[in-house]
Amino acid sequence: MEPLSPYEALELDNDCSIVLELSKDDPLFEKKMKLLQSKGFNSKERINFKRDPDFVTITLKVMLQIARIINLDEVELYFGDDGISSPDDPYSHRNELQALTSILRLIDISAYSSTQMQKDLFQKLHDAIIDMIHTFAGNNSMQPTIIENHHCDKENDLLKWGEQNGIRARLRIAYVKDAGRGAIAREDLKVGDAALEIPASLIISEELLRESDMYHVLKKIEGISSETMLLLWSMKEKHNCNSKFKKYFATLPEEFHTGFSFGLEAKMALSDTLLFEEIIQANNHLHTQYDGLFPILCKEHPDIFPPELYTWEQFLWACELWYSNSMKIMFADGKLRTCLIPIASFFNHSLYPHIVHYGRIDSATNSLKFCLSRPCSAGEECFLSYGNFSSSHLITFYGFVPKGHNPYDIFPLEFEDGTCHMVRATWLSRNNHIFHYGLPTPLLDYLRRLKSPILNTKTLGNLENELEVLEDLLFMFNDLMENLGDADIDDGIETSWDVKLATKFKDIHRGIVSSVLTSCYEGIKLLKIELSKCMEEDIRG
Ligand SMILES: C[S@@+](CC[C@H](N)C(=O)[O-])C[C@H]1O[C@@H](n2cnc3c(N)ncnc32)[C@H](O)[C@@H]1O
Repeated sequence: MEPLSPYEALELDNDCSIVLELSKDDPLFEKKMKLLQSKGFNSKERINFKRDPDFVTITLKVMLQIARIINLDEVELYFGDDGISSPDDPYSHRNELQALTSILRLIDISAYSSTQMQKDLFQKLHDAIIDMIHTFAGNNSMQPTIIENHHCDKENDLLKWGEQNGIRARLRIAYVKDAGRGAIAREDLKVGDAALEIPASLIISEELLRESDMYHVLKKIEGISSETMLLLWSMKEKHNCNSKFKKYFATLPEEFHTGFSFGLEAKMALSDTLLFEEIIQANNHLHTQYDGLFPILCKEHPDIFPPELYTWEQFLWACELWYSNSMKIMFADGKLRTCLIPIASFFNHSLYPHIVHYGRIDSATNSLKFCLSRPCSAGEECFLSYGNFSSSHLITFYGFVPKGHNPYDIFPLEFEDGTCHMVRATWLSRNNHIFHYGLPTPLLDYLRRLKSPILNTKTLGNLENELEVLEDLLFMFNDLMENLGDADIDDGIETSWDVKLATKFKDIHRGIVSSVLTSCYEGIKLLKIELSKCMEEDIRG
């Protein structure tokens, strides 16, 4: 799941200003720097505030433009400005929320150490940002159906146990349509509110492993990771009726439905797709890992590793548990650990999440807080962002496809010279004009240079070159479409969960390819119109 954003720099002076700075440690520093410069900004910008309400709005706009770029991820950066039609347009839901909340944090930190006069101004800025978050979130939300008549006795037991042991939850657990259980807000939750707070002592991490009888055996195995050791620990702990986490284990499903459990029919449906490769490779990796550990461990230490608890099926179950439910948490000692977190593991993922910043133990309270980046009303499901994952990753490791258009569903394109580019659904772009066609500029520029290295591309004199570029893309994507085959017809026969997911995946990919083809056709039409205009002008002399 997603790590915390590493940026932020604050300097406050008497004139009341905030400094937004792109961190030099940002792995995308050069690219972001270039983009900032193209918009007239530097990597470090001081924003001064005056006591004028209009100035607040204007300045926040500028701050947002900078914060958006600072918070871009690799995919957003690649597709850059292609997806936006005006400087006020957001790059993506994730980016916008992260940019807004990062400004909010900066303002709140500044207010903390300011004079009373400055505090008033910062309060105005704070309120203005909250309004912007409300407006943005209101236009971008998706709520599932909550199934109220499905009993949640085990989940309620766990919640009660948690609250008795220091967990603070402003959530209840309920079944939701097509996603198992989910976390529902018990009350209206505002931006900054902690929907859930878990004491570090209730987090399942490698610390527990060290106290167990298997640690002294496992630590002698060369190259074994702490994640694998913990996974083996959980396989046994699940059956321990004296376990501190017994109520947590009781809420876990008997079987997980991730890509690792895909049957033959679903795999066959996926053949020729990248997801097929991903699933096969991931499965092979697990088999190799299992075969390296078992049955040796059971034979040498049957009391510690009872063979009936360490079958391949149980191992696969534990892998699916850890892949689909664990979170990476930064502890107060600065170590990042993969953990299972009771109750927090009921949060489902959304492309329009409420919680984006999490994963760091608050050293003041020694607890993990899940604070909201956008409001969640009582009765609504409260969503997390698991990370910027494609549908194929989410199917393989989590077993679902999120609702909405996933901006991380991309087709990687590798060319003969080793250059890599990517394409995603062109409906995510709002720039369908000539020379753009909804397609990514880095890819178009690369293809233009391949065709004609010396021509300056964006002039009408190059229309023929441009036409060839689109025809090449058309050829490439027609091929991809053929590989995906025709859409499966719903014949009314009950389909298994894995075949349904495989079908959904192929439908998503067909949709993306089809959007690229449509954009190419539309682009070719535009170019032909321009070409005929040019020819007419030539004839007229
Ligand atoms: C951390 S758990 C979340 C709680 C889970 N729904 C449960 O009942 O235990 C992750 C799993 O929840 C499901 N899930 C999460 N987000 C989902 C979504 N947006 N749509 C469908 N299923 C989702 C997937 O099965 C995933 O592997």
